[in-house]
Amino acid sequence: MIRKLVIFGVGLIGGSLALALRQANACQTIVGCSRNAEHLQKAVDLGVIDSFSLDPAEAVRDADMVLLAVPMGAMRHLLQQIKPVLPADAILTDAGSTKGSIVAEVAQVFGADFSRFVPGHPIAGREKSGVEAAIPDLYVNRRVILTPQAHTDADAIAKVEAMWRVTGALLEQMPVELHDQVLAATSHLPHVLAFSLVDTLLNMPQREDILRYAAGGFRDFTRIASSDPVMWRDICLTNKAAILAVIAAFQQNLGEFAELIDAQDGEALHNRMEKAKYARDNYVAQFEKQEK
Ligand SMILES: NC(=O)C1=CN([C@@H]2O[C@H](COP(=O)(O)OP(=O)(O)OC[C@H]3O[C@@H](n4cnc5c(N)ncnc54)[C@H](O)[C@@H]3O)[C@@H](O)[C@H]2O)C=CC1
Ligand SMILES: O=C(O)C(=O)Cc1ccc(O)cc1
Repeated sequence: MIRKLVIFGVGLIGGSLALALRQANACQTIVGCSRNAEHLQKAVDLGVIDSFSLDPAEAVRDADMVLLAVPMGAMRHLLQQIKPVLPADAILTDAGSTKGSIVAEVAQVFGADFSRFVPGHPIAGREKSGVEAAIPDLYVNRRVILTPQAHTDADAIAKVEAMWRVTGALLEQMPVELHDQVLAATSHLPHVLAFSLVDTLLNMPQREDILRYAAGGFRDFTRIASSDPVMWRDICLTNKAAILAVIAAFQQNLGEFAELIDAQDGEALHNRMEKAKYARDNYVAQFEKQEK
């Protein structure tokens, strides 16, 4: 049982965790903290948090668990505000989409041997943001990856794992670098591509006709281009090397598709598409098995 959980950034991710914990009675008090009193009051009205404070020092007093669920670019400033007031026995964790930058920022602000920080990332979400989008079952059967370091306190890891387990999530651990490479490929690249595709079409002279006659495939492919631009800007900026590496691989592959089309090489095109379809069908079948 968590005594007092403080959530910095009560949006989709922080709000959904709060709802799941409240539903399971796994937390005595949940306090929200950010800069926007209106959003926080809404979170209270929706029954997501018990109370809120705009003052980080007041919020974290007596806390035993503190979760950072703000855009990646806002993490450092928050860490600096929390540092002087975090109770010595409290656990600090986060839900950010990239792990290398927050791990480096915690080391800079709290010291390289700070053992009470457990980096985390729920691989669950949607293109909608804000507390209104929060739902209690967002994490059911979804992976939560923790990327602890050698010096991370085992007891702190166990408590963060227990917190996420209450939500129905499946816990895994992974090295920071591997996390950022894997997520660059499976999550960050697709989002960049969706934003880039819509941006490309917007710059075409026939854009109105293009959008008017777009079919379901366009809608499926670009759903994630409706995601929050602040969040995705920050993910791109904080996972630069890994994202650039997968963009380069993708550019190479797209160039090969262009060459095959130019050369009218139907057989090679078909082979590549068949291989990709097989892999994608298998992925979806696995995913659907997990859902059951
Ligand atoms: N949306 C998604 O599908 C997923 C997001 N994440 C990560 O979780 C974190 C939160 O994302 P969401 O909940 O989707 O965002 P959100 O926009 O729904 O919520 C973010 C919250 O942070 C607050 N906030 C923004 N800037 C702030 C600042 N400078 N200081 C204090 N509070 C601030 C906002 O008021 C809002 O309550 C991000 O780091 C994101 O990368 C992780 C997994 C999935
Ligand atoms: O909207 C979707 O399908 C997503 O892919 C959500 C998502 C966004 C960011 C993450 O770090 C993890 C999951």
